[in-house]
Formats: sequence, C-alpha cells, structure tokens
Amino acid sequence: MESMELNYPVPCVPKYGRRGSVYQDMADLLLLILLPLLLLFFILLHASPIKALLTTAKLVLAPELSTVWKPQPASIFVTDHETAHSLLVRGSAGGSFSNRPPSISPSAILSHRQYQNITSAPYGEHWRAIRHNLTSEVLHPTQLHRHASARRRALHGLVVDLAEQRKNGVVHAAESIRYAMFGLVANMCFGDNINNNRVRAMADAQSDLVKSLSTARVFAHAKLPALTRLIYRNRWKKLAALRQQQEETYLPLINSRRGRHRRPSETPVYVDTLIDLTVPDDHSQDPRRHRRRQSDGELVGMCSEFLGAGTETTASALQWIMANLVKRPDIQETVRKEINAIVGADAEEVSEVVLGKLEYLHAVIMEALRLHPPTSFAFRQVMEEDHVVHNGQPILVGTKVYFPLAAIARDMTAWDNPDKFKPQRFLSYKDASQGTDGTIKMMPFGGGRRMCPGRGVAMLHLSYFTANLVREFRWREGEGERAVDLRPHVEFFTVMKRPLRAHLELERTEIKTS
Ligand code: HEM
Repeated sequence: MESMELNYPVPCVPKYGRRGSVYQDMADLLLLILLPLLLLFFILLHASPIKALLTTAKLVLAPELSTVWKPQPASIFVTDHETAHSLLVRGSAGGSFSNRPPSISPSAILSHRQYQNITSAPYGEHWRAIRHNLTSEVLHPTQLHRHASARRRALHGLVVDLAEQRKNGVVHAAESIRYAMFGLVANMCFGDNINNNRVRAMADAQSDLVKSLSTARVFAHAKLPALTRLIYRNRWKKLAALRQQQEETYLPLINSRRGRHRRPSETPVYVDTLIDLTVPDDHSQDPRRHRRRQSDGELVGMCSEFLGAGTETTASALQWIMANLVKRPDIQETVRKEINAIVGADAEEVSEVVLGKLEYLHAVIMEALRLHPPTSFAFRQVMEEDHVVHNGQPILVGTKVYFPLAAIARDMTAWDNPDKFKPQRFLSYKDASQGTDGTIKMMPFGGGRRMCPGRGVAMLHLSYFTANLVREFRWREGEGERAVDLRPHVEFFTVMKRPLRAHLELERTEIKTS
C-alpha cells in the first residue's frame, strides 16, 4: 500500500485561481471594478424616484408584456403521499419525469458537467449504463453475501471501539458509527488493502465534502457561472481543493486495481466493475453503438458518490434507530428478546442469515426510517417531453418539484398518530409502507425510476448492525447535556442535531478484542 503514496501529479479537473498567477491578478482587478458598480446599480434601483418610475412603467406596459412574457417555472413542494406517489411512481403522460435539477455534486460542477455520476446524470443512456453496472454487480442481491467478511470486520471494530469508550463513561457513538460505515463501504469500493489511518483520512475528507454541498448550491443554479465563480471564488477554491484531495487519494487506489488478474472466486469490488465498464460515447454519431471507457475524472466522481451515498445515509439512519431505542428502553428490550430467542447465547454474532426472521427488528428500522428519513428530499425537474399534469393543470417545463420525505411520511391522512414512534404499526399488516391500494405512504428511498439503488444493501447493513449492537450492549440515556435529543438538523442529509451519545452496559460478559 505504501508504494502508492500520494504523489499523483495529474488533477482531473482544472485548477482554479492559484495564488500569484496572472489569472488571479486579473480576477482580483475585475472584482474590484465590478463590485462597486453592482452596489451602485442596486442602490439606484431601490432609490424611491427610480423605483416609482419603474412601478409606473410596469403598470403601463404590463398588458403589452403579457403577450410576449411567458410565466416563469416555479418550485413546487409535494407533501401529501398520494400526489407524491402519482408523480414519482406513475410518472407523467409523455416522458418519464425522471430528471433532477442540475446537480450540486462537486464533480459535476467543477468539470462543467462533463463528469456525471448516477445521481447527477440526466435520464438517458449514460445514466442507464452506470446505474445498471451498480445494481447488477456489487449491489445485486446474489452478490451481497460476498462482502460478509467486510461487514463482520466493520462490526467487530465498532463493538471494540464502543466497549473501549464506555470505560470513560459516556460513549460518542455517532462518530464511531460513521467511521465503521465508511470503512465498510470503502472496502466494497476499493478492496480490503487500505490501512485504517488512510480510511480515517478519507472519511474526514468525505465529511468536509458533504459539508461543502450546501455552499456549492450557488454554482449549480448560477445563471452567470463565470461571474458566480468570481463572486464566490473562495467557495470555488475550497471545492476545487477538496476535489483535488480526492483525486490524489482515489486515483492511486483505482490504478492499483487496473490490469490485475482476478481469480473467478475473488469478490469483485465496485472499482473493478467501473474500470471494466464501457459507457455510450456521446461524441460519436451513434452513441448507442460506440462505447468508451470512463475517464479518471469520471471514476473519481463515481467512487465519491458510492462512498458518500453509502455512508452518510446509513450512518445517520443507524444513529436515529439507536437514539429511538435509547429513548424507549421497553422497545429496546423487545428487540433484544426477539434476537435472544433465535440466536444462541454462545453464538459469536447475529449472523446475516437469521436477520430475515427478526420481524420486530425490521419494524423498528422501518419506523425509524419513516420518522427520520436520512435523505431530506427527492427532487425532480419537469422536462419538455414529460407533460406532467396535476389536478388537470399542466406543470410548466423547468418547474422544480421537491418531495420533502419526512413530511410525506407524517401525512395525517395516511398514518395514525404520525409523530409517534410506534414500530408495531409495521406488524399489523405485511407492508404498512403501502396502502391497501398499493399507494406508497412513505418513501425514505425515494420512488420511481430514480429510486435509491442501494435500498437492499442499506437495509442489510441497518439490520445487521442494529441487531448486533443491541445484543452486545444495553443502551441507556445520559442526563442533562448528555440526554438524547431527537431534533433534526436538516440539510442535504437529515442528521441528529446533537450527535448520538449514550451510556453502554455490556450485555455479554466479554468482548473479544482480536
Ligand atoms: C439508509 C440508507 C439510504 C437511504 C435512506 C437512501 C436514500 C436515497 C434517496 C431518497 C435517493 C433519491 C431517490 C429519488 O430521487 O427518488 C437516493 C438515491 C441514490 N442512492 Fe441512496 N439511500 C441509502 C443508501 C444508499 C446506498 C448504501 C447506496 C450505494 C452504495 C446508495 C446509492 C444511491 C444512488 C447512486 C442514488 C441515485 C439514484 C439515481 O439517480 O438513479 N444509497 N438514495
């Protein structure tokens, strides 16, 4: 591993605004001239005589303008489950209603939309190829068991870490859970030859990238991209630096897998499938027939998506599940009893093969996902070919449609006492996430053709980790500042406002540290 240290010299996206360059000086000069001008323009526009003049002009000209002035597409928020189902799942009359607004993915933004990953790619051939690669290879249900040893290692590391921390009183479970999840997903992405320190550094860099997502929004929706980059040049530089850091870390790992002879029995990791994959060549006359390999820049963006989507969501969901179990010791005890009735006391772990029998555990996980969906929104944008109609009214092309997933899952018309944590609602009939007519009542994994392709592996990870964490420890709430706070912090992901901390008692007599 050490032979591939971080001296990889070729950044896949151009560097911007290097200190001391001619471009930097020109940018500084332009900014100096433009900013005062913009300020003056803004003041003049709001000065009362000019404002009055503009208002009168608008009144006089309005009838004339209305004939040439098309209404601008707005944003729509859908909070009732029936409309969400009908738009996302049944789709539109014409196209598929499967495009998202321009992505805030740093990879797509910095490459001026040259590099797309599954989340950011427009609905079409390229998206189909990269999504199919993910669902038919590493995440295919028949392949998931091949990563069982990586899961066992991640769980063992987490249990040892928590057991160690409990000696000092309160346990900072949030951080430990996130590192464990990242390590597992990094293993599925690059293989198991990355040392722990490297994995931690990658996890920290990924966390910085996630934090920068909200500030990257200005670039995704910019009408004047060059000016926006100039105005927000510090944000831009930060984003470029984070991306470069990723390239320097991921490319050596990707390159180390190239040209390797793989034994048929060997577990393929995500990067292997990405290296082998060919995608439609958009520059060819006939992209359906001509295919190409993905560039280094695209590969880095795809790995970043896998690590981010696979870690932040699942780590947040696992915290919400454990937080609710801390708040409700009675429910925690019922989960434990269900496990102990099936898993022998001397068994090393709750193995993956018994998870399907743990119905109450499944209900707890579903109820936590309903109340606290880790991804805050699903998004769509109406395209020309979609012809989306709602209540008999066509929705304008360009309209952005937001589906706030927590609000949909607390729809009063679909759920009895929706704000209450009541796992038993998922025991009363087979799948309470749908109504008897098949209408979806909650969608933590989104819906329709762009629904999360990681649902299967996410449910496996959540069941496996929750079952074992409840079997190993009794989770108790701290007092005062250390109490569990179920308030959310909503950004791109919905995380606990105050990261999970708890007191842990050993349930079994010993934790093996080797
Ligand atoms: C608890 C865990 C997870 C939750 C709650 C979750 C949730 C979501 C949601 C809400 C979407 C948007 C769906 C839509 O627009 O309709 C999504 C998309 C996506 N998720 Fe997940 N996810 C989870 C885990 C994962 C994992 C483990 C992976 C992969 C390792 C993954 C990969 C993706 C990808 C690639 C997309 C984009 C799909 C597309 O645009 O076609 N997710 N996820």
